[in-house]
Amino acid sequence: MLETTTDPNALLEVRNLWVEYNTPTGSVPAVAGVDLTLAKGEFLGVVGESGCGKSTMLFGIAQLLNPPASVTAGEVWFKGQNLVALSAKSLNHLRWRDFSVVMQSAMNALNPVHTIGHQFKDAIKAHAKWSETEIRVRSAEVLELVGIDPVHLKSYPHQLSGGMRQRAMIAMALLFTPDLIVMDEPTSALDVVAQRSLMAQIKELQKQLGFAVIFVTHDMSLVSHFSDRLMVMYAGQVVELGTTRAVFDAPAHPYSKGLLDAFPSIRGEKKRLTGIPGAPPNLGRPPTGCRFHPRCPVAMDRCIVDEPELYQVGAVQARCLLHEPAAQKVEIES
Ligand SMILES: Nc1ncnc2c1ncn2[C@@H]1O[C@H](COP(=O)(O)OP(=O)(O)OP(=O)(O)O)[C@@H](O)[C@H]1O
Repeated sequence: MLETTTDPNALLEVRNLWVEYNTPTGSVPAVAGVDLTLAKGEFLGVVGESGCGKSTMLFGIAQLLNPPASVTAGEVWFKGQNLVALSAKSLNHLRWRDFSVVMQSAMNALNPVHTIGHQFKDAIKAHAKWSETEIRVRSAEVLELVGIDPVHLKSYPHQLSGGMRQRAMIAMALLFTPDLIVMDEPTSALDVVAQRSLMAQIKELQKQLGFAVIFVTHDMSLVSHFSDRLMVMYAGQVVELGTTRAVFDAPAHPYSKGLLDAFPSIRGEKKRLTGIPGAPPNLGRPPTGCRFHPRCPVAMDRCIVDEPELYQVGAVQARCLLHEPAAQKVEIES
């Protein structure tokens, strides 16, 4: 029997996803067993330091990996189909129409020698048989949706500001009003003011059109106001997952706490920014036990040997032995 998704409200179900880079010195598992369920219309922020596997996970979900990276295990169920098992042709059919991807840099994603209108037209023609008028009308419509005057359909990417280029990329992702848009740091090349304004616009569009978003960033404060749920990644694994409010109010994983302490709060009381000493590990040879133990301020002896699972901690899930049910029971009893 064909296995399908288990949650009827889920738009996306990622099960035990592994993505590995095949290198001359061995395999580097950059995504190591990620599980995730995304509801229709939900906004999920994915945070973590550089090199934690956020982009690789996103590309693994969207099936956009290129060698030396490949999905080595797991399933990605999207609207009843396992994307990992689909042919390139079937995937092509889903891309843009059902889910689209907005990359980090529009300058790299957009073709510098074609106008914006030309690129919209190419994207539409690859997926639908629309008349020239339909293409023109829809292209103008999506550009207006992101606050750009449709006269810019005649502009080349270099004639737009950085913020406008990113908006144009988002407009392109909206051409077919997909159910899911995955975004890989779409605001990182912009200044702080442009970042906030683009972020607010993405949120507004999402409310208006109802698509779900997976939004990757290394900036905790950027997602704090916009995402419904937050996934914190460390060394290829999910270390905390919960509503953004719950994670911000009481981070259950020492790594999430460290990330939060590394960012200034605009409204909160003034405090010293402590950050996290050291750097994420080489994923080719991750630390034994808990992968965060060498940098963890509250590591215990057993963190060096015992691998934590994701434990339920109130409203969130955290991969930390402090929250292992058995350990808590011992603490309560002692
Ligand atoms: N071509 C490659 N060969 C081997 N390993 C790679 C390659 N590209 C990436 N990696 C490994 O994958 C890990 C995750 O990279 P990835 O870009 O997904 O992280 P990220 O969290 O998105 O970082 P950033 O915020 O900088 O984009 C890196 O730490 C690195 O070890």
